[in-house]
Amino acid sequence: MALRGPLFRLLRTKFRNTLQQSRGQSVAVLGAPFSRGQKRRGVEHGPKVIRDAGLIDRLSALDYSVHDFGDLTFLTIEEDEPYMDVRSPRNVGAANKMLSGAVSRAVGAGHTLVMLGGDHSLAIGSVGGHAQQCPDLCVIWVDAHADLNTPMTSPSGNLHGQPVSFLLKELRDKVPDIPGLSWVKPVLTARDLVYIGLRDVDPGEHHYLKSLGIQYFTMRDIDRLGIGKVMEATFDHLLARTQRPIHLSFDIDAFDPSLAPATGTPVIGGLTYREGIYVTEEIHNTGLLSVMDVVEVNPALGANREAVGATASLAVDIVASALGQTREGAHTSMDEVPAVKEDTEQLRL
Ligand SMILES: NC(=[NH2+])NCCC[C@H](N)C(=O)O
Ligand SMILES: [Mn+2]
Ligand SMILES: [Mn+2]
Repeated sequence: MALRGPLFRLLRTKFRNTLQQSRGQSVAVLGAPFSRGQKRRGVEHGPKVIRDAGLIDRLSALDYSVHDFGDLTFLTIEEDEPYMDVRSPRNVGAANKMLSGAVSRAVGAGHTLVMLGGDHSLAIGSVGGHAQQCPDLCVIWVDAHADLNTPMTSPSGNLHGQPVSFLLKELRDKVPDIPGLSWVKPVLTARDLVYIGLRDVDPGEHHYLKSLGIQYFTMRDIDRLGIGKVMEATFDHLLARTQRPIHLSFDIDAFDPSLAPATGTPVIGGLTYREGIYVTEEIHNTGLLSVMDVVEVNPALGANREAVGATASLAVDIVASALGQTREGAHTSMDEVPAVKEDTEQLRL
């Protein structure tokens, strides 16, 4: 008799969690302080505020060996005229080239990598570098936006609204050669990608979502199905045939702006805290997370210090949860239990 059903799934999940924790995996953290994929300055300070909100300690507490690679240093290219309305193409191209090399090296060295942005144009380099090591990867894109405009369909000229068009093989002929970006090779097919959280999709993006048959779950789908079914369908779509590395590209604006106010393109009606954490918990439970981007945290845009702190803490929470922090609690070894008990007893005495 084949073991199936909820009990099997529960056991499998627990077994995997135990395995992963006991292996003492290593997590690498890499900051990418870059903002030229959009017009609002400040998002380049994302890595700093996310670190200041306690990221490294939280990951160390999860029993990982944490390697903080610090922040990349992006040199500004002064002469960078827009090309067909696309802004800062040479700076975006150069930053992503550097990022893609760094991501590839970190993954190649065996780390699970957390990339802290920066704006979402960085996914070009992050997914591209990841794919150099893991050509069979799949992408879960959690975002209010599809970031699927081509330079021709973009209403804003901002490259943070376009990275997916540069990554998709099916759009190769729709994306013109742009100065600074001609080195980018598409690494994904439409089948390798699932969107979660969409609620602000431009007409050109909607056209490509439909015509390429991309699997996506809007906020309406989450309302209708519940986040549990959405995650099941996501994994069915991406992993039913083969287990393969997951690239999670998490734009903080997927969350409702009441939870993540410090971001450049907030859209009302987003993920609740519990939905967002459920997404990352489920991704952890697959045991397949390989690279995670956390992008679009912009401390210059919070109304006050609390708003910025809340957004940065939320970013830390989703990273911790994607890497195995659970709401049910966990223990790594039985030796730790008596130690805690002794302390309590001493206190009582
Ligand atoms: N990564 C983001 N926050 N992207 C917002 C994109 C907004 C809009 N769709 C555009 O292309 O300009
Ligand atoms: Mn977005
Ligand atoms: Mn985005």
